[in-house]
Amino acid sequence: MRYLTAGESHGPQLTTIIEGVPAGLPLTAEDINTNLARRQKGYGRGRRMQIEKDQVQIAGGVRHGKTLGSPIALVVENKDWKHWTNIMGIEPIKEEENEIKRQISRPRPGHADLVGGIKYGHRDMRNVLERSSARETTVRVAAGAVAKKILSELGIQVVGHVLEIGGVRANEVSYRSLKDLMEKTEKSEVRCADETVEKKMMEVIDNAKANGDSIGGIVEVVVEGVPAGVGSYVHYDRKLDGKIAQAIVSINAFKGVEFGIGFEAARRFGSQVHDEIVWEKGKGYSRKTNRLGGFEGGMTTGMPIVVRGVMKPIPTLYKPLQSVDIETKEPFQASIERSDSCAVPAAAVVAEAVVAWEVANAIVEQFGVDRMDLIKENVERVREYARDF
Ligand SMILES: Cc1cc2nc3c(=O)[nH]c(=O)nc-3n(C[C@H](O)[C@H](O)[C@H](O)COP(=O)(O)O)c2cc1C
Ligand SMILES: C=C(O[C@@H]1CC(C(=O)O)=C[C@@H](OP(=O)(O)O)[C@H]1O)C(=O)O
Repeated sequence: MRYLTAGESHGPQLTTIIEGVPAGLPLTAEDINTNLARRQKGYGRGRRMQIEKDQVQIAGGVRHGKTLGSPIALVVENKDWKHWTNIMGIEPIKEEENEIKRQISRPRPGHADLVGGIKYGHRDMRNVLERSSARETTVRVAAGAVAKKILSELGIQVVGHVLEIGGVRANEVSYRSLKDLMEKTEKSEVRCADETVEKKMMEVIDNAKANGDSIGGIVEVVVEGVPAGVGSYVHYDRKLDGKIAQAIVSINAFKGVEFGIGFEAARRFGSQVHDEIVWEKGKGYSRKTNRLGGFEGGMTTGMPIVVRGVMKPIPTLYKPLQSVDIETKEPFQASIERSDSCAVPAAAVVAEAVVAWEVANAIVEQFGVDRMDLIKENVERVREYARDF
């Protein structure tokens, strides 16, 4: 499967076309909208989220609630567009009107403005920020919602949640099951399962905001029910952990990724890292621990996939950092209209979506048929085989 996205942050709409989704998958706008709404929530967001109410229009590939096997086209309208029709017009403009189009010549440190401007020759850096904006993650979540539907048909669940904000860390065993994790994070304003740290996380965000600053954190995605052997060790670009790592770091503002105990593995002996193998009649193989986060040799082990990503603080700050006006070459102190102070809770939903996409894609590729019912049969057969291997 593959998908492309198009659309600017303050343009008329965001679009994705998803190709290769098997036929016969139950899919409704509601399945996608619930995920879009989850992405919009979360403490620390700016005023833009009060303007938008993301709703998908399915514009192709689905009939009577089931996928057809043809490309799926999804569209999400930008409600803010009506305030930007002048600045974001599609038609060419007359030279004398140029001034009212509010050129951006002051790049923000940490955002894509300056480098994107140099790369594409955009002296009006609005041409960069419109597309580098994380508004685009809306349709990545829409594509991820389709992936999640495929996974749920196969008994595979995916949940993204917040582990840390600004140094305040959740207790990692604060949930009993994936269902419990999902319910707890849905109730939490910061999408964190540990109620004891929720208020502290909100305080950290409040403080950052009060100081005109921003704050980042760590999100975790857990996937349960994936059969052993998804992905492959035979070639670098078929390793599923590698694909997931790329997907996580592709999220705006994400700077690092780890699986299981991750970077902590550098400080432990092998006997305290590798997960011992056990076998039980009827259940098959499992591991006593899951420190490697569900991967060996680029393949799933059958244990839960546990992957984390670190999000840097939002670059647009009310407290200005030094930068240079590209027209005058003079230093300036930036002033801004609006921004998120913290988007880690929203990013947990984006991370969930991109991980779901990679896992679903690997499964569809591996159990490669065009029909959902046959994929289900194939996955079941492989699960059975693995149990008694
Ligand atoms: C959900 C979400 C919301 C974001 N909101 C903002 C924002 O309001 N202001 C901002 O400057 N950056 C925001 N960012 C981060 C920027 O999009 C990101 O830093 C920028 O695209 C540059 O990419 P890089 O940080 O990966 O280098 C957000 C990121 C995510 C995932
Ligand atoms: C619009 C979204 O996030 C935006 C991501 C973003 C950025 O620079 O990444 C900047 C802000 O845009 P604006 O300047 O219009 O407020 C965020 O609101 C969204 O998540 O849907």
